[in-house]
Amino acid sequence: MALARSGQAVWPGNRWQEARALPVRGGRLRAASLAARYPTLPTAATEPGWGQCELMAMSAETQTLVSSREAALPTPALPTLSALVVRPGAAQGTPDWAAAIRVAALDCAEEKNQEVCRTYDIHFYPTFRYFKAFTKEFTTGENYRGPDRELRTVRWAMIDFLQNHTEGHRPPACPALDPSTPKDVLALLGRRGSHYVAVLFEGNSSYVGREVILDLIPYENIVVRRVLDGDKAVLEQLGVASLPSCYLLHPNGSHGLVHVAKPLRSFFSSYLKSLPDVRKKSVSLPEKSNKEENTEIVVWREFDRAKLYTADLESGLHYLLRVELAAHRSLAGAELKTLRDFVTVVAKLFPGRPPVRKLLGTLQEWLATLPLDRIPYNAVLDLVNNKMRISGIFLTNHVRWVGCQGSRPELRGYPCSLWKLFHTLTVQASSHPEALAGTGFEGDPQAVLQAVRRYVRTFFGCEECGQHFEEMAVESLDTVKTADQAVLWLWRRHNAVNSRLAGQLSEDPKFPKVPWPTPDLCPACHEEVKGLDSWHEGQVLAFLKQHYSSSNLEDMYSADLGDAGDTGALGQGLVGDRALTAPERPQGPQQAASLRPPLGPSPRTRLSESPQHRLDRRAQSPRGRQEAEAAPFLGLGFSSLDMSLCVVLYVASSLFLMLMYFFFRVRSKRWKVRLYHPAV
Ligand SMILES: Cc1cc2nc3c(=O)[nH]c(=O)nc-3n(C[C@H](O)[C@H](O)[C@H](O)COP(=O)(O)OP(=O)(O)OC[C@H]3O[C@@H](n4cnc5c(N)ncnc54)[C@H](O)[C@@H]3O)c2cc1C
Repeated sequence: MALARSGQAVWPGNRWQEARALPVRGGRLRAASLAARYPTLPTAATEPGWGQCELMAMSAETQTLVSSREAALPTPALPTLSALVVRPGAAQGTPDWAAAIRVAALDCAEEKNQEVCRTYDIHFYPTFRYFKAFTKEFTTGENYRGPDRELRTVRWAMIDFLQNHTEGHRPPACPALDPSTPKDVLALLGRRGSHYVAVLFEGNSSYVGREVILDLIPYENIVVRRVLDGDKAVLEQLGVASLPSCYLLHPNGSHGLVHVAKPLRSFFSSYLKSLPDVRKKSVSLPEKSNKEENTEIVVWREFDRAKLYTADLESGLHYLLRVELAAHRSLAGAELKTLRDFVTVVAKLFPGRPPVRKLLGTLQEWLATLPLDRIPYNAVLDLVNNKMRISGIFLTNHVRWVGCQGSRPELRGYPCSLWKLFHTLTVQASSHPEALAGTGFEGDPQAVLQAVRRYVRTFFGCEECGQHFEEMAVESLDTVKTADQAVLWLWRRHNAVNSRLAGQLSEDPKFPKVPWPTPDLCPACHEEVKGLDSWHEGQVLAFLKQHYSSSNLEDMYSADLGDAGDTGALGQGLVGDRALTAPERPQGPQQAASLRPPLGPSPRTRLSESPQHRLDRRAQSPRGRQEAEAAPFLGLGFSSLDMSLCVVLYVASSLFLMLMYFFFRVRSKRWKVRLYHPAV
């Protein structure tokens, strides 16, 4: 079955295409929701255990980064997702392999898919998971761990997966992929039949035969077999001089070698598909309507490239805290320390609006004082969602890209905002070193970069990006000796990434990856030395310090702080804070220290024991969240869940009191009896 993402790149064609999210089958995902979304989906396909294997590609916004390499591959891509292609004019129709194995992509970057991604334990993107046909129990699938993520390698892994599928439970539509013997082929020579038989002769390690077999699944009047090159005498007898070669037995008994321009899968497949009487079967494969797809209306927001937009930074933080971290059910050990250090750096240096800084400060203080060595992610989410209703805390709960908006939904966005956040942090650390006082990072010029490095390596959904960044850090991070050098180090590395990615598909044509800042943004940064363009690093540093400073922050388009619906938790203090919205000042330690720890009772009690927490956990599910948040009681911010809990506690305590009352009454009566009748 299939999964794909809104505006997300998925396979078919030899470029990535956009597709929409489909829910996963089985387990927690209900057939009903599938059927509702895709009315053309046959019922069988919406039930768990249907007769096809599945490949699920979990992706995120960052997947487009990988897509560029995939797209550059000359080989035809997997044909299995064309039913989900939403780009106008893109190829549609029944995918050739879909009867045996279907491919789907799920965008874990989409908030609506988070629950699924968490259920399937997806941490990095892209993740490939295989699901066997007829699987009835819920399973998180088999992880694909190939040598690389090249499209061809993944396709071959799919073939291995199909071939190794337990006999008996193999997808019925999947033809035999094991090789036939030369004897079987010789026996067919000269025989009349009702259909063509194509025989692919190939080497042991070749996948061409199996690919052609799968390509021809939906075609009738032809059967494709493969034979390995073991028997030289047979090859000679049939005139097979090179491998791979295709030998064709016609229905009328004639036979001979097929001549194609290149011995490639696509050439063999298209030759066989175009034979007279070879037609596509009229199979009713689960097709999906594309009509509803890609209805996303992208509203372009005009912006000034010389400005830094609060909306980008806040959207990035929202995504980081509520989407990226959500891939980790719980945090412990090195992961927890990485998060703690990263949040400390962000909380102390983030120059944005006060309610956001207060939220970060609260989170930082809570993480710092937490006596636990493992915390459930939901506890972090509770805090970010301000479940405790602390006044004046706010973080937008949706993304709104401005300086990071892409010309297509799958471009730019989160990775762009992350870069901007990182640059902002290095600049703030350089301009306001006092902000890190008391954190243990004071005086360390590499503090921000090391925190960023560990965050990227541990949590950034794009694993490959994390590896690249780590390589750069290993190579030269130890040369950073001052906070200014840290600013320049990140700038240089970012430009190195830009030049590596220039021209790839992940590049937004509207925002080409060129050395930055461009001459129009900073003329003084550029100079010519002996006719060659070079950087004036002193000017670059000054430019970066201005560009990523709080005074260059532009609040236009940022989420309305006055809109309580945004968090459902904006307290009264916020109104006061709103009046102070001047964008600036990194938060000093004393300011953060004045904040109350958010969780009242000890964190341990709250995290693991309290019934409220258990209710809150339930409230994490979208439905639960709606239930829990949609019904504030008496305007006091109590949800209906809170109220039910109160009623239960009230009844329980009344019963307890009544019991105690009767107990003491009976006892006092006995005492009285003893007192009045001492001889008894
Ligand atoms: C840490 C990290 C590592 C990454 N590694 C990879 C990778 O290995 N492979 C991959 O495909 N993608 C990688 N990405 C994503 C990629 O770098 C881009 O973020 C993504 O392609 C979106 O590009 P963009 O056009 O929005 O510009 P981005 O490169 O995201 O830049 C965002 C903004 O930062 C500013 N900017 C640009 N260059 C500089 C600079 N040198 N110094 C300061 N500011 C600058 C500009 O205003 C620009 O619009 C990585 C992202 C991050 C955060």
